[in-house]
Amino acid sequence: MVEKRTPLPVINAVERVLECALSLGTEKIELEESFGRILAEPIIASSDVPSFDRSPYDGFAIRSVDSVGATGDNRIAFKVIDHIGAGEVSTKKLAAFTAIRIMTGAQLPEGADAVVMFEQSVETEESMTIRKPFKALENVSLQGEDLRKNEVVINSGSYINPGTIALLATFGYSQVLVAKQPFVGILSTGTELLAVNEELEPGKIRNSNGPMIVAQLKRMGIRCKMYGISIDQLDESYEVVKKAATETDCLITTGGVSVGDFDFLPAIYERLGAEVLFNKVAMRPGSVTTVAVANGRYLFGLSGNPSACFTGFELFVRPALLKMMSASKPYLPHTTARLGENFTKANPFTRFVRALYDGKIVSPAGFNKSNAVSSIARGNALIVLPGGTRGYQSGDLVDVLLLGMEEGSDKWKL
Ligand SMILES: Nc1nc2c(c(=O)[nH]1)N[C@H]1C(S)=C(S)[C@@H](COP(=O)(O)OP(=O)(O)OC[C@H]3O[C@@H](n4cnc5c(N)ncnc54)[C@H](O)[C@@H]3O)O[C@H]1N2
Ligand code: MOO
Ligand SMILES: [Mg+2]
Repeated sequence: MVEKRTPLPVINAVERVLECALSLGTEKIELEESFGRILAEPIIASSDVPSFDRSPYDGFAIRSVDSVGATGDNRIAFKVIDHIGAGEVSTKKLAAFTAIRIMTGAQLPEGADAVVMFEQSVETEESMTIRKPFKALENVSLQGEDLRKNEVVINSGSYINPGTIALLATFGYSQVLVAKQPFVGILSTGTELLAVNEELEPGKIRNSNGPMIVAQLKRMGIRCKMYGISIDQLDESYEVVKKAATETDCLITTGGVSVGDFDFLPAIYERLGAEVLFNKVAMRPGSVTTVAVANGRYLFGLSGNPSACFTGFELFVRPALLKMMSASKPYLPHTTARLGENFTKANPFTRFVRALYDGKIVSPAGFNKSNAVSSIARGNALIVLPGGTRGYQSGDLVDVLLLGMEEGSDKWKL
């Protein structure tokens, strides 16, 4: 008799997986290597930014009091007593009706509290004149206006984006404490599978899931080892899975998780003594997605069907790996959008439809069965359609999960 499996709602399944995330600890790396990693310490401002009052324009530093009463008919003249560029500090102090020629980024000279842009002045040989009064601090970039010393600027657990790199550099972090990354193994199971460079034979297909997952990991910046293809044979598959599971922090297998005569992953988990978190999720595709834990390590049994495999990775593997790195935003980023066409096929399970999102409208990306490869390539998002008895109409507001974005969300929010 075929085994009866109880489907778990997607949200519960995701949470169940994340609860089991083992932390991998931290490591110090060079700043240049840190893009895309997860910060394992807060960034604290070690100085004000900017750390001195400076000129935001090319022009003249003046004392604002000297500009009182300036008009087009009553231009006020300033004697130019020095000339500084960014990086230079004037040794002169401004006296009444003197100015210092100053370039963008240069520290404001002593006594100065306003900057006249070149465009606001008329120059003569030794002086310049202005036709309007300047307020105190007009055209001045103030010390600490961006960030204050000792402020927590970015929290631990944040994704290091190019802006984070700029901040780290600003505060002199030549090395950064980041979360260690999981080392992931990938094993494609299936007697029907051929390597990419092999010729098609009757009944066989090329292994597309393996390379796809390598790429899904790559876009998270995570390294992996390919364990190749394993035929559907219990003892043989068991040995490969066992070896791979001990060599990696997390093993992803594809195929062999359903109830077929040659679906051996359930038996392999049993032999390994792994705890199966679930083996059925109330979702389509990917309902047979199975997640187990052995010796604190994840065993992701993704479905062999390409769209189910892809979706299983994005919904379960991705957040789990991010959680292992204590990322504060492990979930896929999401939004809502109007459905671009009718989706009339009702399903009791939550549907994740590979889709194209253009910022406003989201439409299914073509052939959308669990075994589809084409719509994975054509899509950049997943439409989330809650299960039920009705279909969806063009114009309906739907939830959308965004794919391929660098930064995630702190909420599952569906
Ligand atoms: N009696 C039932 N049959 C099936 C059920 C069910 O509930 N009862 N579930 C169906 C669903 S839903 C799915 S999804 C599949 C899942 O099957 P498996 O995860 O066991 O995967 P396989 O049987 O090994 O393969 C399924 C399909 O995917 C192709 N495949 C496998 N690996 C790859 C790969 N690396 N690259 C490309 N394509 C791959 C494989 O050839 C099969 O066509 O089970 C349903 N059956
Ligand atoms: O698990 Mo299957 O992908 O629902 O089609
Ligand atoms: Mg199967």
